[in-house]
Amino acid sequence: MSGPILALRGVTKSYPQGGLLDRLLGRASNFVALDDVTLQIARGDVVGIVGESGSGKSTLASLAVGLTRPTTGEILLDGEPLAALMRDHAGPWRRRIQMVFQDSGSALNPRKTIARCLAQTLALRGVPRATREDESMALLALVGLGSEMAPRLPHELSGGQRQRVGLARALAMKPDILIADEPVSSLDVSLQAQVINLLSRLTRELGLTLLFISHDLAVVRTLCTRIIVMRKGRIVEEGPCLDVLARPAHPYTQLLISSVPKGIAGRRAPAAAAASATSSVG
Ligand SMILES: Nc1ncnc2c1ncn2[C@@H]1O[C@H](COP(=O)(O)OP(=O)(O)OP(=O)(O)O)[C@@H](O)[C@H]1O
Repeated sequence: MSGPILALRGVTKSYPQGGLLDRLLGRASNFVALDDVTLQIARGDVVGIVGESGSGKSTLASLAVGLTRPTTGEILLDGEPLAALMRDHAGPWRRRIQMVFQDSGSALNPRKTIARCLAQTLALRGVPRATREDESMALLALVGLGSEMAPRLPHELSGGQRQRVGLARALAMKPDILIADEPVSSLDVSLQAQVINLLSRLTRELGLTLLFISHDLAVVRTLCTRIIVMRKGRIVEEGPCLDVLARPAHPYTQLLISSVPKGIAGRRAPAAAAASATSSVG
């Protein structure tokens, strides 16, 4: 298919503010978290979404993944309205867009082994029981973890290993689009490096479309081909990542870049630099 894999058309998300009393007294108002956003993501794009805290990055992600619905506007997955696709709760759209969070590892069931957790996800995708174990091992290998992790419980893994299991679980659904919301911000620099390198490798090898939400412009510069800059629920600038970071047109992008210590032009993410020295993956 040649059109955008994901498109937002005039998407606004507002949340009611104030309590019942405010509403009864007609004083309630709406807070606009995402304001008339139009956006197209091409298949295979690796898009960094940046912006200050509260600018609407996670709201955009949760709309795209179907966790929340837009107040107005339309989201299209391969040209089909997500709202229509979502009527089929178990439909393939669920599989096609997966999300990893800041601490996806903490979402793992503490009482289930890694093998069991992956097997359950594979079952959701309809993988026959007989091949689930092999596929679980292949997924662990894909994210740079050995089969010795399989019988362990989540608390028996490091934070970085858990985050990679979270990623393996998302990949178990064979998604077309992966949305990563601050996936490395809870990890130390060398673990960040491993997960960033892993994401970089996976997008290349699996042809994944990646939306990568981050506060770290250096990491975005290292990983992403496109960048979207958000402020107060709006996209203020977008374009090829290196171009935008080298020649930001919008004053807000200029401000974001100038607020990074020593500037980021020409600098690789510390994570990527550390990875060259330490990485076992990527
Ligand atoms: N369920 C909700 N109800 C009310 N307001 C919300 C809700 N979810 C988000 N918001 C508000 O919408 C705005 C955008 O939030 P969002 O989480 O998308 O920002 P963000 O750019 O991801 O921020 P951060 O970088 O801090 O994660 C914020 O002001 C937030 O308080």
